[in-house]
Amino acid sequence: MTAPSAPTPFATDRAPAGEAPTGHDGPARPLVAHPATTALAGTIAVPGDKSISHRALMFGALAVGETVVEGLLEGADVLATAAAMRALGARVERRAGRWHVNGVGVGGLAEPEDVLDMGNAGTAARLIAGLLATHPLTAFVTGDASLRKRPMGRVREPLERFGARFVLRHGDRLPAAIIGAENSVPVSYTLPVASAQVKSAVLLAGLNTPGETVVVEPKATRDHTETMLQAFGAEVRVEKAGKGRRIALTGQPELKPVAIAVPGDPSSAAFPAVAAAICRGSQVAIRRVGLNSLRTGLYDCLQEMGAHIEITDRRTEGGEPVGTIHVQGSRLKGIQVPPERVPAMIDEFPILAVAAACAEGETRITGAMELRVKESDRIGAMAAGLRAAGVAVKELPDGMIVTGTGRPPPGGATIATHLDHRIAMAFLVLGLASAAPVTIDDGAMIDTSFPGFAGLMRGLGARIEVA
Ligand SMILES: O=C(O)C1=C[C@@H](OP(=O)(O)O)[C@@H](O)[C@H](O)C1
Ligand SMILES: C=C(OP(=O)(O)O)C(=O)O
Repeated sequence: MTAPSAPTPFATDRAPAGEAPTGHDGPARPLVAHPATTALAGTIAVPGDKSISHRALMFGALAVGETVVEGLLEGADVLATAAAMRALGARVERRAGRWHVNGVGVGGLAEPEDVLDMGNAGTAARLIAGLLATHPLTAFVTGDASLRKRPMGRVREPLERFGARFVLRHGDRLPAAIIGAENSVPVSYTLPVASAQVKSAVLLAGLNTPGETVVVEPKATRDHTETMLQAFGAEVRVEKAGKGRRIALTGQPELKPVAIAVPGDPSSAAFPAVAAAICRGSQVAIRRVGLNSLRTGLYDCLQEMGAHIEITDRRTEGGEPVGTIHVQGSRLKGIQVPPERVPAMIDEFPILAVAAACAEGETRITGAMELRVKESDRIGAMAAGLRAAGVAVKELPDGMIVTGTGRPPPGGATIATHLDHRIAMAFLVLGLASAAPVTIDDGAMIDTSFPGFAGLMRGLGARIEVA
């Protein structure tokens, strides 16, 4: 079922190529995408933003009173956060399509009786580690086969400075035991990697710490933690610092509940957007997509590649810019992705590589080393999959060079997705624009971030079926 992938000289400690997925219950769910014989057309909405959904549940769980969330992403990653917040003492309920969170107040989280299983969700695991680090409790955290391979030392290191203790497996991997500090001390921390998860873990630990917690980020990353905490009533000051930012949080605020309308996820919208751009004659509109400039690097790249993209109905909802993205089938050309844009499109590289495979000329991605420690080694997984589908690709330590011919890639391969939802969706989109169908070994992980993906794409005219 799983296509053998070429060995990579930059291989990390991922499962060996060809190993069956083991990160979800039940058998693998192979899917196949057939070359589009008609243009994709229609107006759609994608599910709610994953980053904002995790935070809405976590901050609601720390507020005093009831937070109501509309448009929450009901994907497996966010449902794992909901379950964890319940296990920590908050009341989290879905009623009439809305999520109601009754919080316990900052400092009020209870010791969970059982292991917190964060499934496939790196964001949930790292942000919750921040919360646990400054509550006087002991908690055990684990995840699926993918999450158990991802580095947790990046949060252990700053969180121990607050006074927390961590026991992790070799290489700072989950499962972890986290013993929260009884009397935490504030921390000033400069991020060694551009990571909104690490920034957020430190700020969340700072919430239940007296005094001022400071995070300096050398490159600006998504700022949902800062803007949402401000909306919940915390004192968070953000200043420019060189090319990045300095964020200072005053600890032990009383968080007040808010009503949250979660915008559509620009990282999910990226898949139908690229599908429209690479399938000739297509006209697709995606409504109410979040357009925070720290998230929209992919759309800048697509425009530079020559994609016809227009944004209408721009407005601000709940502190976040949103709008309708219109994409037309376009002739694309290769580009050089500016490395400084990487944080603003960190999850979009798999689908950018697919756009590059359909473009004419060379697309060069550098400065994206972080892709090697996502749900899979996304550089290795994309390079192997594109090669299997007949696309010329050169793997770099921190990126790749994809060379397209401007004609449909050959396709006709079965792709190993390595428990990675974005690899799975990216290759299904490639199949729509290839000469022969593209099969993925397992589509089950798509539900982590984009439940209903295949159905939504079928509604636009795509042929994506059970293989
Ligand atoms: O903070 C967040 O919500 C996220 C931050 C990013 O991770 P890093 O912080 O590891 O870059 C991103 O890849 C992830 O999907 C969501
Ligand atoms: C990297 C991602 O998520 P996480 O780190 O939360 O698993 C992603 O959704 O692409």
